[in-house]
Amino acid sequence: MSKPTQWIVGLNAVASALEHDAENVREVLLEAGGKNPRITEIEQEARRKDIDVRRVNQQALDGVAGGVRHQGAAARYAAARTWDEHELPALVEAAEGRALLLVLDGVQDPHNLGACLRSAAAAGATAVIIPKDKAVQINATVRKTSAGAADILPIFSVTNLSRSLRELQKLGVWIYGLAGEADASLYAIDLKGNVALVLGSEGDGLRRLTRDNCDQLVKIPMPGNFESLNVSVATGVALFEAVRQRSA
Ligand SMILES: C[S@@+](CC[C@H](N)C(=O)[O-])C[C@H]1O[C@@H](n2cnc3c(N)ncnc32)[C@H](O)[C@@H]1O
Repeated sequence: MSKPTQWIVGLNAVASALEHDAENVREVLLEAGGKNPRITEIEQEARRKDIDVRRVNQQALDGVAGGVRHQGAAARYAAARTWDEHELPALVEAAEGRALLLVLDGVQDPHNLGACLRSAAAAGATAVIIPKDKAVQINATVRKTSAGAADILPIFSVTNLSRSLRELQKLGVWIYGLAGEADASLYAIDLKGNVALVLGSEGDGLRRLTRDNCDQLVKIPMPGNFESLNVSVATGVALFEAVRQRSA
């Protein structure tokens, strides 16, 4: 049976799908007369990989993009693999004591989630965990904002986040909750081993149960004494502190 397909849109998302997962790209639509040189590059790459590519008018692209800004490029993509919670332990074990997990406790804004996924992919994160309820899921806007990261990262949408955190602890993962009011600084902790970085939602931050299941709460010091960072910015800072420590 052939896999279900969906449209992914945007220059980065289409280029990334062609680069990382061309065998799941079924066809590419590009804007006729589009002047952006990246459109020509995408066209050449698709042809090189023997993928059906067509030049179409803007209305045709608007039609498949469903309101998401497409920048003159769309690809029909066989939906990325979905991950089952039971596969998480094997991924942690395969990381041999250096798993780096990003846990997002109820992010609402698809642009924020996409930006977090982009940072997670760039940081070489092992996996991303999000709750199934009361949180944005992977949709077209998330895919586009993630610049293709949503299609290459293992993403687990779990029914009970607190239970997942406890299971990670049993696997030897140290759970750090990011909270602006914490006493400990992110820069004072050891992020070299199996680590999960847990970030809260835009409005409410970390839920109480999630906090309770963290081994430690840490803050990103803000000399500007401002209320908080955007969740995707905090995600980037935290992930790349782990990357820095691991490459030192
Ligand atoms: C926009 S903030 C949420 C602010 C929310 N009003 C609160 O009380 O937490 C979203 C998430 O980003 C992370 N975050 C933002 N600024 C941070 C900081 N200075 N230190 C640690 N985490 C931070 C936290 O995980 C937070 O839950």
